[in-house]
Amino acid sequence: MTEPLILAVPKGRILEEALPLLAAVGIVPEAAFSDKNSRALRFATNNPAIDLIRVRAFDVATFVAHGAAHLGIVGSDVLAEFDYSELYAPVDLGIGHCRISVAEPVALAEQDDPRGWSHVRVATKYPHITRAHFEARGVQAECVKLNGAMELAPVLGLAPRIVDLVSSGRTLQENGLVEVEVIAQVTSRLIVNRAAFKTRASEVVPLVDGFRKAAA
Ligand SMILES: Nc1ncnc2c1ncn2[C@@H]1O[C@H](COP(=O)(O)OP(=O)(O)OP(=O)(O)O)[C@@H](O)[C@H]1O
Ligand SMILES: O=P(O)(O)OC[C@H]1O[C@H](OP(=O)(O)OP(=O)(O)O)[C@H](O)[C@@H]1O
Repeated sequence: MTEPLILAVPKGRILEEALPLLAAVGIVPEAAFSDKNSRALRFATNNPAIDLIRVRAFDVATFVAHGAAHLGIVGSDVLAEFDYSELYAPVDLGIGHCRISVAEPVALAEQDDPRGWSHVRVATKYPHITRAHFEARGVQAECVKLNGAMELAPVLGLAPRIVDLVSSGRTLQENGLVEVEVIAQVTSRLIVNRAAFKTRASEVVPLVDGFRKAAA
């Protein structure tokens, strides 16, 4: 029997929005998937031809790019940060809406002129996106890599500016920061390993079509 297709889903906030989409394409994970006490990471579904794995958002792209998972659901922020050529992202799922932005303390923003920047020091989980954004207009970005709580960096003197995801703007506001530039809008995408798209086309293509219809 052919091995099941493996679909990688992120653990965090995208998961809640992704579950109804999975149900709409006919994928319902086994009960252990929603059991907070379960330590399992791979799950069967109602479809014996599809298994789910639950991993960190950034790792979804890595599993799928290397062919360890065949498909995945991931934010376009993660795709832009890695720029994996082995990934095909055929469907915008219309979930996980946010944006990736440059922010700085209110007091700095009041007397700051972004046109005058030649070098910036930035705390971020996204060094590649950050450097590319600033390089495009001739500004050199020195990045301090963090994995969360970027908003603490300016007040504690780690870096005067941050590049992070913004949705409601509440996290920035509660930490005395303001958004000064939007780098890109973000939504979650269905991703497919390019080799799997060819070698398992008879299973993958109908699934991609199902997600396209469910997201429309
Ligand atoms: N505030 C937000 N609103 C909407 N979508 C968001 C928001 N923050 C993050 N996302 C989306 O969810 C994805 C995962 O977010 P995030 O990295 O914050 O989750 P996490 O659970 O903290 O991840 P991890 O613990 O693996 O680092 C992001 O890549 C992005 O696409
Ligand atoms: O504009 P807002 O609606 O406040 O959302 C923005 C926050 O959401 C994300 O963090 P998340 O809540 O996923 O926490 P973490 O990445 O720090 O775990 C992001 O890193 C911001 O901190």
